[in-house]
Amino acid sequence: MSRGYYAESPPRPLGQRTVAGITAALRSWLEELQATGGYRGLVVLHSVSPVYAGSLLARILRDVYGDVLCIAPREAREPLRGDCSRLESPGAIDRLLGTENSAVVLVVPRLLRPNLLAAAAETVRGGGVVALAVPPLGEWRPGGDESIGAYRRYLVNRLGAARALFWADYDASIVYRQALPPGRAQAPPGPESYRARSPVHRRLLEAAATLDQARALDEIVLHIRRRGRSVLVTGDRGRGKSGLLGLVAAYLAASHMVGFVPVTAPSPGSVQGFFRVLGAALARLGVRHWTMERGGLVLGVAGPWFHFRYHTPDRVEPGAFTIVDEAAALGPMRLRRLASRSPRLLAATTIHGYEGSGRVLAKMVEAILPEPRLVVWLEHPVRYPPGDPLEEWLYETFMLRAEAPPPPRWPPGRLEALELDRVKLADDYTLLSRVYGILVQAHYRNEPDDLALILDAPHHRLYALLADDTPVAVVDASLEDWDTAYEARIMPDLLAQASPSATRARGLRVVRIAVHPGLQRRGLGTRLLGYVEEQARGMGLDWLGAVFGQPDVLGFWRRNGFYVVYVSPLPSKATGEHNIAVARPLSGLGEEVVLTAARDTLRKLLLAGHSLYRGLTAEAYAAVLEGAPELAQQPLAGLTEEQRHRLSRALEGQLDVEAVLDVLWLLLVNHVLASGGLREPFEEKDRWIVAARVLQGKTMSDIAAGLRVSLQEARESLRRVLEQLAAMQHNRLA
Ligand SMILES: CC(=O)SCCNC(=O)CCNC(=O)[C@H](O)C(C)(C)COP(=O)(O)OP(=O)(O)OC[C@H]1O[C@@H](n2cnc3c(N)ncnc32)[C@H](O)[C@@H]1OP(=O)(O)O
Ligand SMILES: Nc1ncnc2c1ncn2[C@@H]1O[C@H](COP(=O)(O)OP(=O)(O)OP(=O)(O)O)[C@@H](O)[C@H]1O
Repeated sequence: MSRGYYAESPPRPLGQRTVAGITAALRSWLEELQATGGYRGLVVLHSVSPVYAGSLLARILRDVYGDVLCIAPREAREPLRGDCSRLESPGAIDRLLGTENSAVVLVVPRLLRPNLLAAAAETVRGGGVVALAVPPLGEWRPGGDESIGAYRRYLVNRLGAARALFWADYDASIVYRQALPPGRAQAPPGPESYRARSPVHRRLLEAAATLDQARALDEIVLHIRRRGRSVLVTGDRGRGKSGLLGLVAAYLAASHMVGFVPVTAPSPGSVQGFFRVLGAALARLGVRHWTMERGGLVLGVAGPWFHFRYHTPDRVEPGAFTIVDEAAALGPMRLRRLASRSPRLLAATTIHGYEGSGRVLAKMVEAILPEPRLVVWLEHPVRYPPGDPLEEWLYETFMLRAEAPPPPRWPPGRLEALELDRVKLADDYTLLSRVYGILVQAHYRNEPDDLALILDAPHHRLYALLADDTPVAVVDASLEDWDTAYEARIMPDLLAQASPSATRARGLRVVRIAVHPGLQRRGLGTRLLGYVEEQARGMGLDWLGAVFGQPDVLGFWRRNGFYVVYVSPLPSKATGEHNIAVARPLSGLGEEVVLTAARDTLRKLLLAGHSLYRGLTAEAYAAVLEGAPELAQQPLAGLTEEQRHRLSRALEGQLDVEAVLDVLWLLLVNHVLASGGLREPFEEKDRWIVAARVLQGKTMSDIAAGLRVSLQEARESLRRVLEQLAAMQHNRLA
């Protein structure tokens, strides 16, 4: 929802005070904030010395709250040491996410990463504040020295919309803005009055933090007792989802329903809340238990007959019950594997949150969990009241609830592609939220940093297709060449693996492309991509490229003339998917670079299918092998006399196909090399099966289970392909 934001620079000061007046004003604002009964707020203090401002803020906040966590870069930490109850570096935020603080001071002399701000706020309990110590407004560059200034402009606009804010310049003694929400915060209803339908222990029910959590616990216990296979707990961050899993785990342990229970999540930090609540609930129920810790983190809770133990997602082996926190962050591949092998699964996932989430992802998680499945939604935040102004500001500012807007009237009167002016976009919240709402679907994981990057990164460009002025398709793209900073340079390095000329080539990488979900498959993506290509040609670039994880969109890129130029042998830690890079040449040099890389990739995919690319699903592997006639190249040596003999016996039915897999391998590899890819005339399913068995070396039983076909069907596929390849070879020789 957009509120009364206003165009930037400079905000009208509320008034000039003395330096002492600023601190007094801040103290009385903090008092008023506390009097709201639990709302949290934001403090922004500008100063030529952010370190000095940070230490001042730390002293005031420590005075008011008793504790304050300071987060500051290395060079700023020493002067702050005496003023903070805890001092950490910005890199430690992941570790801090499980902690609770009354106040957090962020000293940010340069880049203000939205992820850091959002995560810091996540650790603040009701009534507390996040305070930023930053340079004077005129010099403030939260997007970094290279930024185009759009993110700064946007932030300043958004500060104008914050409902609980103290914003001042300490040196100039100016208060820019001071705001507090009217009325008192209402605590969410507690579990006391809830009447359970399941046989859940009363004491356990009363360990719930909110009525919501108690109700969900009751529903889950009922579901489990009725032999439900999976449970998904969803909601925004800080709703007590992990805590609820802890309560359910305590129920399972206390009822002697479990022995060894594997617990997984992207990092051990994410399950601290789970273990904390589990331990507290077991204590409440009088169940003897102990905890296993390493490096200050709890990694397990065990008792005489049960053991809940954390494992990293790549190591976890399913148990009779498996617990998965932050399930979406495991990625679809890993989650699917886990779900198919776990008799019963308890999972939680954030719908909108700070470290990569979104509705697309939550839907994906839901679809993967086996039936009978129960989905419960937790509405109320645990640590602060509903309607908290700091949470609202963060969610609105970093568009954490971004969703595609309602689609415009169709067909539209006018359809126009253009490059968006990002500085202007910073002043137009409605347009920006529509653009972003479309764009977030191109990616499973969206985080606050993404918005800043799209708005502000100097090498990014933003394109949109407008239907009667409403965005219906969006592209975020990044200019890349050999001079691009290493961290931001992706395609040039991938292309240069095979093609030395890639160091001379310049291109545009489509970081994300998305079409309004209600308007896909009508040519809009193709049309906008065409416009982006025109722009890239206009800039004299050599290639247009993209890198992505979902192999199912490969069809779109192929239809638009893109070649696969790289496939990552390692799955992404975050999603378990293998990144695929595609490119389309735009110049003579581009043609040389892209086709060289594409031919080499095809050969590598074929010859290292059983080693580097064995981890790809059969479907994904066959999809990247599809190639194009232009990629045809020199085949390997032909069959020996003996191989030919075996082949003819196999074709006569006297030998099993497994006895001629080496022959099938050679025929297949030579066919793919000579024709530039694995396509027709083979049926799609035959391609998956033959690629997985012959090139990736997977077992027939793994293939049958993965593709949901019978062993018989898989064997018939192999035989069919063998016959087709032998016939093709025969025709060539004849
Ligand atoms: C770098 C990245 O961002 S990769 C991620 C891409 N984005 C997403 O996955 C977000 C969700 N999807 C979308 O936004 C859109 O569907 C896009 C961008 C993938 C494609 O745009 P659309 O307008 O839907 O596609 P368009 O109509 O132009 O498709 C042209 C052809 O490409 C192929 N194609 C399009 N989408 C797909 C797909 N998801 N899978 C396979 N083939 C596809 C089809 O052959 C299609 O022709 P057809 O509809 O006649 O069969
Ligand atoms: N029943 C409970 N009793 C005590 N504390 C709880 C309970 N449930 C949750 N909490 C605490 O409230 C805070 C937020 O809860 P939790 O971490 O479960 O939320 P979440 O919805 O899983 O959010 P996130 O997505 O941030 O993990 C945590 O500090 C957690 O320990």
